[in-house]
Amino acid sequence: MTDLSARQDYDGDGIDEAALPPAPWSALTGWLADARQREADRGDVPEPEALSVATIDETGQPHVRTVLMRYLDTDGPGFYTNLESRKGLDLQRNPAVAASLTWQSMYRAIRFVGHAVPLPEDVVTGYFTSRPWGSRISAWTSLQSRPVKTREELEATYETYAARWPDHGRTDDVPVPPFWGGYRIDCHEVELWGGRRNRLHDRLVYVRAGEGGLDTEGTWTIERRQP
Ligand SMILES: Cc1cc2nc3c(=O)[nH]c(=O)nc-3n(C[C@H](O)[C@H](O)[C@H](O)COP(=O)(O)O)c2cc1C
Repeated sequence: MTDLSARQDYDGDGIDEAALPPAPWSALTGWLADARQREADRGDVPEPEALSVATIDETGQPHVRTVLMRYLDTDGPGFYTNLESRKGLDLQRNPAVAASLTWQSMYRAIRFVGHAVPLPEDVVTGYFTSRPWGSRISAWTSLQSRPVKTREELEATYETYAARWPDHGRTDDVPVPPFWGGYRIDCHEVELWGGRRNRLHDRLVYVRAGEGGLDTEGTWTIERRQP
């Protein structure tokens, strides 16, 4: 059996419960800013926006994969993807979704639980047109999650789209694929996890108690959960 016994104690600062804001927004954006700053200073938080996203398929089988959190507003964190991918089809049938950001070197993680809501077309277009030309061509190329016989086949398809919509350095060089879009997570829960010594970690969970955004006071209760 592979030896997996190496241990590291998590010597984080934990979470100062008394300093937590009444709604998760400023804690969430503060932690994200900390992660970005740490990556800039020390280079040990690569892709701080890497978001693990779990969905459930029609048989009840969960699927998890990493995407980039490329949307963050008071109505939830979000990401962009192929709407006909595994995750896209799962979310069309069942919007239940869970996601997490993990910043291992900082002994911090944030978990989101909620349901997925499609991002509006203008938001999707705004993001798509900000992407590099090659990524926009790849969005057309990839029938994400479906089988392809060879790498060569994929590259040939890429070349076909590249020839159809050459790079003129403009944001509208490549149209937005009709099968491409984004989702935000309308959160029921937002958990802040802080790793501490002896595995006696801190978990403070914002639980939705009413209507409102991630920044709305009175919408959230805060619950400490056992580690
Ligand atoms: C760091 C990282 C970032 C990624 N970002 C995205 C993304 O923003 N959108 C996306 O659709 N896939 C992204 N992927 C690929 C997904 O992990 C996954 O392979 C793909 O979306 C297909 O997932 P599905 O078949 O479960 O739908 C990323 C992968 C990694 C490792």
